Amino acid sequence: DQEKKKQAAEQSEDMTVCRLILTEMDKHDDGWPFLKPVNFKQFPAYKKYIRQPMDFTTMKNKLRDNQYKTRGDFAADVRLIFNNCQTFNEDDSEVGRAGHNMRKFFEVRWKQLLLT
Ligand SMILES: Cc1ncccc1N[C@@H]1CCC[C@@H]1S(C)(=O)=O
Repeated sequence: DQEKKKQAAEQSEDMTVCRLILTEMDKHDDGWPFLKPVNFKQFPAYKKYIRQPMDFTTMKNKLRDNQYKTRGDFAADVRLIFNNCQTFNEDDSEVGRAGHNMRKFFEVRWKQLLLT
């Protein structure tokens, strides 16, 4: 019915915003540590300490497969990436700093896009 159609339209608009911000993070100068899943061969301790790995490519696939039902689900995975980064990397390290920069970029952009 009418209400369902409206909700479906809003839902797909939400996912457009998610796709947009993910593309921007993918292209961001500081996004390089997060483009692909962490390499367990290179970082063997990672899968022991990080229960729920996440990265931009995995998120792109989840968006494509319609696995995010709300904007909130999407934002939770983004924050998971940067929380994992803080757990595993020193603040004063290349990857640690990139994580802080990317988190800031995301939170500012996320607010802007929610307001439009
Ligand atoms: C995000 C992260 N968090 C903890 C350890 C390592 C990494 N990223 C590495 C550094 C650059 C790319 C590799 S990667 C993603 O190829 O493993």
